[in-house]
Amino acid sequence: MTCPFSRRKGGPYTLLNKALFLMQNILFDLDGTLIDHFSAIHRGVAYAQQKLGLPESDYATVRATVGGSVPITLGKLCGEEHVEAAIPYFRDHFAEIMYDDVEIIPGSDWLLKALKTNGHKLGVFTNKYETHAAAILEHLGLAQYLDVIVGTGHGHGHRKPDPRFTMEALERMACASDEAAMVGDSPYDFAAAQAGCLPCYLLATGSHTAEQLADATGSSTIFNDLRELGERVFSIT
Ligand SMILES: O=C(O)COP(=O)(O)O
Repeated sequence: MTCPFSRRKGGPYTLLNKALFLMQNILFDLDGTLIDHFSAIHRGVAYAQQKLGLPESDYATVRATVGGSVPITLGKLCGEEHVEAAIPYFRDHFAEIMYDDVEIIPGSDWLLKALKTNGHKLGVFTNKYETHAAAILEHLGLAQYLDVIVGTGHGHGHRKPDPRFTMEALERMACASDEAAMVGDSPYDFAAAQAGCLPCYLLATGSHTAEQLADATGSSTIFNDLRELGERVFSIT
């Protein structure tokens, strides 16, 4: 694979255990990685389905589907022919309820704070609408650790795993691919990292179990949670 965003001669770094100083910049996925927002997302999807007279998806189905952005999730759960009609119902209802059902995933605060203290530059790289992501991160007190929040909804339609979206995230972090790493919970995150030649650390705290992540991605860097990741990869105790 060639890496279009590398600053270094000799091609991309492909080793997942590359030295920490090469991972000065860390991009975190949001849903299922730093926050648990699945209940509100489920309510938003069910509201759109009700409004359109469609059968309602249950919580487990919605949870397992999240990760590709609202249009992708709605397409899978409502049917492609209903996506355009479902989006405004979801978006408007979600904006009303998004502070009701949201929790920090254990270890988020601890890891972001420690990495920031250790001098890392931190970003959120999410398929969530950027306005929603920024508002929620502020609400939860996590925005203070983040240098950049990159999300969807800018009109260009880019989303993980589109390589253009990974490039946008790296540009906004002002770093090259061989100076960064990605942390996420879904195959979308893994593919987005691959699209930018970033090492990717996966967590079994979101839409997929560790086994499902291994099956879907073949990754060998899958962790049970953020604490295990922080201790084993970043030597934070
Ligand atoms: O809104 C989504 O589909 C998921 O967003 P994420 O990229 O933070 O997992």
